[in-house]
Amino acid sequence: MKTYNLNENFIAKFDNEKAIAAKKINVFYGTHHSIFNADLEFPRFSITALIGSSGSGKSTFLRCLNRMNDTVAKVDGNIMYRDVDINTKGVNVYEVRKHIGMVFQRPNPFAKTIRDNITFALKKHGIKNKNELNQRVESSLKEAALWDEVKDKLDKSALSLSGGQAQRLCIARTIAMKPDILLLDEPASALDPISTSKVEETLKNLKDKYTVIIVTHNMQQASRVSDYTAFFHSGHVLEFDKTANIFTNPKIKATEDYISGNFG
Ligand SMILES: Nc1ncnc2c1ncn2[C@@H]1O[C@H](COP(=O)(O)OP(=O)(O)OP(=O)(O)O)[C@@H](O)[C@H]1O
Repeated sequence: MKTYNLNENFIAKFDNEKAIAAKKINVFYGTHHSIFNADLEFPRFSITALIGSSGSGKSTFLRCLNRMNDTVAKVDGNIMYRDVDINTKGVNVYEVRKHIGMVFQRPNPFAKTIRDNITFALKKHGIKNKNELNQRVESSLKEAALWDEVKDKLDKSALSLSGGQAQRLCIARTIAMKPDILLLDEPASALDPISTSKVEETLKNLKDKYTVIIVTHNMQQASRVSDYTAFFHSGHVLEFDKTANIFTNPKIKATEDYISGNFG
């Protein structure tokens, strides 16, 4: 394994409005220090890809952004969202997750109808009006590019969907809550190429309304869908820049080696 200077980094700053900013994030799983002083700001209405080799800390970092590590790790540092540090004790994590939703690697629809997958959380949050619920079902399925495929079977089980459709349903379920930010942890890695390209197209359409942050192992996917890319190595954010710069003119040797497959 090559060794790199972990103190060297290149973090570009952009003028765009920020959706969320992580400041000096350190994460500890017990005594294992897994993220070191991560500083990243995510421009609004854009897609940022988190890339890096296995174990570099991408998922751990992503999960900090909506407090998903609370029960498994100690997270130090600030996560600034709308001028509030959401990484503090007094903050209601369920509220945080309404604004900052997450989609996981494996599609995990509930064993309920397609409609109920979307309305379940809405009802829990007090939305009871039928018209409002129907409208949210339709608009979120349209935004997730699934409406045409399921509009005639909304009351069928979600378990009858293909993997790609199920993943788009999980995206619809998340955006039905009207979040600001969507976090996706390798959302297409369990899907075939056609389903993957549908999920990628869906993500590109979503950035008009949402800020999207996606963990991916797939370099082509990062270059196809993202506007910005952050490169993680051994728990350090070594480089953050526009995706075009990362892929054509990386500033750090480790990034260059990783992008070109000349790593490890
Ligand atoms: N629940 C956990 N308990 C203890 N250590 C963990 C836990 N989750 C992750 N780690 C450790 O934290 C480090 C970062 O892991 P993480 O899963 O965030 O990396 P990653 O870049 O997302 O990897 P991959 O691409 O394989 O998913 C690794 O050393 C991993 O072993």
